[in-house]
Amino acid sequence: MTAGAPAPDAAPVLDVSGLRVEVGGRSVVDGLDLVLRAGEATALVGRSGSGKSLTARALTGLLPEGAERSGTARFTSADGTGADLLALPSGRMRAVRGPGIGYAFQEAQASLNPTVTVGAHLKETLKAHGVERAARRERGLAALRAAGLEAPERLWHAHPFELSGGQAQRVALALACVLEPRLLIADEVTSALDPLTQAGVLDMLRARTGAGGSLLLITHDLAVAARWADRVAVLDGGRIAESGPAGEVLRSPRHPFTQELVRAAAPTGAAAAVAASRTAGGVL
Ligand SMILES: Nc1ncnc2c1ncn2[C@@H]1O[C@H](COP(=O)(O)OP(=O)(O)OP(=O)(O)O)[C@@H](O)[C@H]1O
Repeated sequence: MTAGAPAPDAAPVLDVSGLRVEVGGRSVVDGLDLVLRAGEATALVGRSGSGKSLTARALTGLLPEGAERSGTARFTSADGTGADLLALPSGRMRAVRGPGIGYAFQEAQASLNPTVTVGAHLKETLKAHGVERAARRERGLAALRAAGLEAPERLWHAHPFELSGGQAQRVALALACVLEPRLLIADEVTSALDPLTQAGVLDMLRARTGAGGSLLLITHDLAVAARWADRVAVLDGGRIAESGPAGEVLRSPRHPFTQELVRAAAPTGAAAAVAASRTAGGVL
């Protein structure tokens, strides 16, 4: 599946302006601007430690202790009401997380409570957001299935420590998606999956944008960005170095840092030979 061209006039779901994050007095995000639109998937790429996860955490009110944030992040709900996420009190932010913004963490295992079963995680999330008891199990199982877990009934009573890394990633993703959020932030959610499962999960995430959802895909993998994102934003030193339609940014990067990233991701050896032998390939 190839990402289609983004609609130029799609409504912004999240408009981030001048986001700054400091941890222990050190600036890690330094004036980041980013617009995420309805019906679009945006890939946030950048080298390790460039501030991708802390950006996601700052936007969802989940920064580590001692971290400070500033700027604005205007979020527009499905009913058209808007709020600056960075100014919301924690109780109102909790209500936005789930149905407004789903966040699948990079550290899937650590984001799950080791003493709570997979089913109880899902039921608790649905309960906290007012879903009636009778519907919880079916919705939870459907979310696990959509996240690429076959026979989810078998995993329903499992504890997180009984899951493989890839299963834990998909459970965390199911939890983030179960309330069908308007914006899903998926932080390296397919890094532990085999290529076939990865493609299935990314197709599922991408399909959510067809229903008007917005997707922020945090990834190191430019091939993933090229295939599944409409737009790419490149983070360098806590700032967006370059952003635009995925095909354009990855085919003809303008910023030296993006050029370096694209060069580093170019296939080598056998992979390059296979890529060269194909008549129609990805953008890389
Ligand atoms: N809990 C924390 N306490 C102190 N510093 C932190 C903490 N979490 C992240 N940092 C620092 O903030 C910077 C940005 O980290 P972040 O996790 O956002 O990077 P990233 O781009 O997501 O990296 P990766 O691609 O490796 O996941 C790094 O220098 C990191 O060391």
